[in-house]
Amino acid sequence: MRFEGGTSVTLRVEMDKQKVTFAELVSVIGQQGGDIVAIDVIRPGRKTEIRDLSVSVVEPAIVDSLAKAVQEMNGIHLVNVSDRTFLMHLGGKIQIQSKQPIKNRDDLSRVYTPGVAKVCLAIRDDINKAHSLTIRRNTVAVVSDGTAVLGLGDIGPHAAMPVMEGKAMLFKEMAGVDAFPICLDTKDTEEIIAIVKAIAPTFGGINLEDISSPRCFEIERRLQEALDIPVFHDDQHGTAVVLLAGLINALKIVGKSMSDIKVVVCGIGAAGIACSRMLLSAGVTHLVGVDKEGAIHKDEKYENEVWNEYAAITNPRNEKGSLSEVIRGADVFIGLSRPKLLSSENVRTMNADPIVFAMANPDPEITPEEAGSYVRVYATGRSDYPNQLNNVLVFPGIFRGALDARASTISESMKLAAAKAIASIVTDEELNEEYIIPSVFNDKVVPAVRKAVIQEAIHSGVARKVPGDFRNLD
Ligand SMILES: NC(=O)C1=CN([C@@H]2O[C@H](COP(=O)(O)OP(=O)(O)OC[C@H]3O[C@@H](n4cnc5c(N)ncnc54)[C@H](O)[C@@H]3O)[C@@H](O)[C@H]2O)C=CC1
Ligand SMILES: CC(=O)C(=O)O
Ligand SMILES: [Mg+2]
Repeated sequence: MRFEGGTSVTLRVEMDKQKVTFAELVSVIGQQGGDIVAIDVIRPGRKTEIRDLSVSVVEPAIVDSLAKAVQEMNGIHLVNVSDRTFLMHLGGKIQIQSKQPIKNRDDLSRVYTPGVAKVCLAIRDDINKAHSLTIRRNTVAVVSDGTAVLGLGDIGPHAAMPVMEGKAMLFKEMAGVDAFPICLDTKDTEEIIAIVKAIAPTFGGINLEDISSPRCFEIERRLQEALDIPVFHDDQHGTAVVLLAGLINALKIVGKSMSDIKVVVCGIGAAGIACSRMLLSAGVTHLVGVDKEGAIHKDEKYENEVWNEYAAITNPRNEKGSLSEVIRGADVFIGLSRPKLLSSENVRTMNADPIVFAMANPDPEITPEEAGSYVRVYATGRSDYPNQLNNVLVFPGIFRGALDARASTISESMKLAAAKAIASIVTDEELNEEYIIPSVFNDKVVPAVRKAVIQEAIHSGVARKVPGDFRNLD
């Protein structure tokens, strides 16, 4: 497997055309391992010219030496080196746009006062009209307190915002859902619940994101009880759905069944607990969870009450010890913890045809290079390796379906249906070790998840509306 992402930088260069040619500059960049992928002329001129060069480099470490070589060229002044990733974040990544222009007094008097008043009163008289006459119909809040942002931990609400904006972009780009990032400057469970309850009238759904365990469980449960719109902690359920989809297909490759495998889940936090529960309901019986202090077992009384409940339903042989100990003989490793916790030696002690899903972000528990040829099926949460097991395959389609059916909740059966729908996109002919899960860019994913979610919402009675394309269907 190859790391295909690399780094892109933008070099702003001022060239003295009497001293240097563009071809010479291209040649130096090439010699230093850079690949020019785009050129913008910022200020043309007869004698001097300023250009922005977007340069892709395979190894981020070479950016400094490349910049130095360019800077040292006669006739070149290196004005600036910008990381394209940072450039894509300048001023934030999303914005609000009006659906209609306000061109005259008549428009103004309809979208705003006085016309708007009769719409307000219509909603006052029938609150259900908020779904058809306001943004509530298509808008989801992406709410975080910044305490478990990717695998970066408690980095605070300001630093969490780029991830939440990113989630909002994905909602829109993938499924047309308008999502609004909301980062809260509080870690207090009661306060978070109160705030989300208070803002709920604006939204058709609440996507909780990167809120650390165990607070996330109570926050989600209490909000689900209090609100009549879907409240979905993405790190729990989005991850569990994509994991199950990946495992259904990986097991076909190795010819094993859910009931026969030993699964080790590393990182018994929000994602690890939800993924474990999903696997148990899919038929896995031999599942061992491992956190910082080793395997979670029944002989220990944990301060974290959620772990006591976890111990009661997992680890049937009451195995104890570190990851290195319990991974022996395992068929599947699922990492939802931190980078570099699984060694190639650990993988060598697993059962034949090991499946390793190293899903920690931004860096996995073990890289494909380290896992090497010992692993039969390998997947990560990242976009630059094959088999991206990331909840982005789930949350856009799940919310698309839930909003379209005006579902009051996202139930277990809706999640299971979504997992099966994602898995089924990869046909038996296509299935192979490096293709167990459809790409995030596969345009069948969102429609398939939406359809499965709506069907199940109607079937289980949580749909409050039957979308047009589902009417008159058997
Ligand atoms: N690929 C994907 O779609 C997703 C990946 N993740 C990743 O999973 C990881 C965990 O995320 P959350 O569950 O939301 O966070 P969390 O904070 O709720 O849970 C993390 C757990 O890992 C445990 N942990 C830390 N060091 C450990 C060690 N040395 N050995 C074993 N366990 C250890 C922590 O004690 C904690 O229980 C993050 O890296 C996150 O990026 C989370 C959600 C989706
Ligand atoms: C993908 C995701 O939600 C996470 O790593 O937290
Ligand atoms: Mg997350």
